[in-house]
Amino acid sequence: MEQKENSPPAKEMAKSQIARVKPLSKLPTPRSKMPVAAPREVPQAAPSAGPAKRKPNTLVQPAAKRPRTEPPLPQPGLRRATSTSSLTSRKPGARQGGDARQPAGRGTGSSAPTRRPGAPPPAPTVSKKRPAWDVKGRLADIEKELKNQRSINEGLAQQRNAFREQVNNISSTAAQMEKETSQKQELVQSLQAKLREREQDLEETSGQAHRLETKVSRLQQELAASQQTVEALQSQITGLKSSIASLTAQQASATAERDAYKLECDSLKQTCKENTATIKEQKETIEAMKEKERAWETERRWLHNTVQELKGNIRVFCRIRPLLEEEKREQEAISHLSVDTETCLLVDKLNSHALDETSSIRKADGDNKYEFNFDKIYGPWSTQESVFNELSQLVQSALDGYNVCIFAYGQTGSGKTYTMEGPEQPDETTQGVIPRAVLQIFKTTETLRSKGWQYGLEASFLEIYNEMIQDLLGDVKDNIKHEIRMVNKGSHDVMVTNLTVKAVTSPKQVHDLLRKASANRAVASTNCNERSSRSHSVFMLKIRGENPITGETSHGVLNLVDLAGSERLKESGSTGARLKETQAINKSLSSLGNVIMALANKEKHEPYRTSKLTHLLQNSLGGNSKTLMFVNISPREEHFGETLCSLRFATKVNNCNMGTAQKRMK
Ligand SMILES: Nc1ncnc2c1ncn2[C@@H]1O[C@H](COP(=O)(O)OP(=O)(O)OP(=O)(O)O)[C@@H](O)[C@H]1O
Repeated sequence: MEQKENSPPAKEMAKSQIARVKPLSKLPTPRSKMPVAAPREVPQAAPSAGPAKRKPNTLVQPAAKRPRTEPPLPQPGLRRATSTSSLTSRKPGARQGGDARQPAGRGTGSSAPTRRPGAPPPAPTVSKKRPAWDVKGRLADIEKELKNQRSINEGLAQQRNAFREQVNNISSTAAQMEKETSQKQELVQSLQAKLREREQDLEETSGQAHRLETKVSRLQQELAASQQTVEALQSQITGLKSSIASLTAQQASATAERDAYKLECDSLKQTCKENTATIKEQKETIEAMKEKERAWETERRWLHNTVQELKGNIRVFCRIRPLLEEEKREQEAISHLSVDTETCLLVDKLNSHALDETSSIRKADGDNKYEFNFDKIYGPWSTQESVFNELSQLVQSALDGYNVCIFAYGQTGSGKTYTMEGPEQPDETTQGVIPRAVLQIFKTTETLRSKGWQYGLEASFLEIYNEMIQDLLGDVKDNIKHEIRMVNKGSHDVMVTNLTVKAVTSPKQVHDLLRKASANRAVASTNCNERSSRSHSVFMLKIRGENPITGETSHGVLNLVDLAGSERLKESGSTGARLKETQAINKSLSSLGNVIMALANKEKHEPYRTSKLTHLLQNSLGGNSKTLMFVNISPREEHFGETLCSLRFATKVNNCNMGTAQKRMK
């Protein structure tokens, strides 16, 4: 940088040197262009003597224009004289007399003034024209002239030498200056190179500076963003600090709470320890009680069965349905039937139109009233629940391992289906025996589970129509033939071939099966009510119980039967399908009566196989079973005859002693 700053003066100096040297370079070389002595003064006769006007010391004169150093030519007059004077000798330094043109004080020869080296020679004195004859004088003039010339020559030689020396000095100065100039130029070039380098450096630096500026700008943006982040983080930190403070407070409170809990926990542990001991004792007590309970359960079963036996293995409940709304228009009240006690029904003859006078029914209050006694009489006001409560003990018997058969007998429209299943759209209040029995069975199996009993239930539902079995849980369109077979030879257990048997684990499943059976019945007949009146439907529930603790097992069957209408059908008036139906119903119902009579009379052979119904119920009507018959009574006076018939049939059944039921236990 220092050099750079100093360079302009160096440049200037070099320039000035070059300027000074240049004119010298135009000078003629010392040898060929040697400065000549100032031209001598020529006589006036020589008008072309230009050099006489020139300054004697002018050195800087272009060589081409400089006069040659040869002596000036003599004037034409002189030339001739010279040529002649050359023949005459003249004494050197002899004074030319009579030369008027010679300056005053200026003498010839030694009288000539001394000149400093390089000074112009003294102007020649012009001698006075001599006459031609004065050869001697002319020679003296010539010699004088020659001497002058020689003196001039010497001065010129000195001048030339001085010039040469000066030229040499100048040349050496010029060479020196050229050398310096060259050095300076080199220096300049080097400085220029350096300058270019610096410029490049500057460019690079400015590029870097630009990049740095961009970077700085970006960094500033990042810094701004970072500052924002920092601010946000600081606000978060502030929030967190307050959270930490709150948490610390919570922790302190939690620690205090934990200490309190710890104390409580220790106390609880102690209590727990004591309780564990108590629980152990209680467990032992419970086990002992369970053991007792199991023994009581066995005892309960025995007692329950004893009670049932005392009540009779075949029981008859009579139920009188209420008058329907539409029936009330024709019959205001039920006046011909009256429930005397809960087991006694009185039928008033006066209001009857078809009283059989030959009936063996005992008349009450004289001749007009008949008295019927059954295990239970349910009047029109009785609810489904009250009816079921009485027979639920039989359902319990089925769980205890007995075969139970509950069937509804009565004329068409007397309320059999209502009693067994409920109305068409049943609810919890109106549902009939079958759904209630199922519910009880599931509830009881659940209770008995704690006593070690495990139960498996299998349901099937069939219909006997025209002495043909129809599977109500299968596909009625399949038209599969079903037969009743003995399970084992010699046993009373029967089974139906190709019958759908569904394992059920919940009341809902059973309800679904009942719905399916109802739908299948609808498909099987165009007139469902008529079909139900003329067919027997049998719901069978096989109940298998096992108690691994006591090793007891039980196999019970609950048969719930809705019989076909029992009205006396006149075969004589019937033809075709109707006749066939009538014959089938009569056959099965009379067969049922006959079997019951045979059992009551303890006959050796019971005519089970005379109908599909008795054959199917074989194992539920014998001594190994408990049977309950509902005799359903219509409240209509016009049905008095059929009512009396039903009551007579029920009385026969009720009077049967079917022996002692045997529990099927292993
Ligand atoms: N205890 C009762 N309370 C109210 N309504 C009843 C009662 N018993 C029967 N009914 C009604 O009486 C009508 C006939 O009853 P249900 O169909 O049960 O007679 P059924 O004997 O089964 O006839 P079918 O032999 O034709 O099947 C039905 O509308 C039924 O709802």
